[in-house]
Amino acid sequence: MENGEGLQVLRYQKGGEYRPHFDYFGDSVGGRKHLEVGGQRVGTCVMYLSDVQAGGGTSFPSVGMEVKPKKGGAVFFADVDEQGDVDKLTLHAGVPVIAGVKFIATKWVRERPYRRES
Ligand SMILES: O=C(O)CCC(=O)C(=O)O
Ligand SMILES: [Fe+2]
Repeated sequence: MENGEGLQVLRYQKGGEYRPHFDYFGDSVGGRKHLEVGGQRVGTCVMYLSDVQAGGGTSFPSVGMEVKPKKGGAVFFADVDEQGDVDKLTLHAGVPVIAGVKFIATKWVRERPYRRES
């Protein structure tokens, strides 16, 4: 995947969750540092590596949507709009796992390559 960050793998057990957040970088000191290197995060792909017995969806509260985790499934969304501006509708969360274990792998796509060629 072009300009992809390294894959981030997460494992949630019962009660595990990811509070509502944006994946794009904000205008903080830390955010600006990230932006300098590879530009904005323009896309997010969450791949579900396990089925979850209950709970554990990925919710998008601003648009009233929730994706149910299904092994082998994935959800992709653009973190910016057509103008390249951050899209606040991408607020999302990993809702608490009620039963079972949730495994995901997340890939973020950046505007530019951000690793130096060595
Ligand atoms: O756990 C989820 O469903 C969402 C994960 C997520 O938002 C992320 O990895 O950035
Ligand atoms: Fe996220």
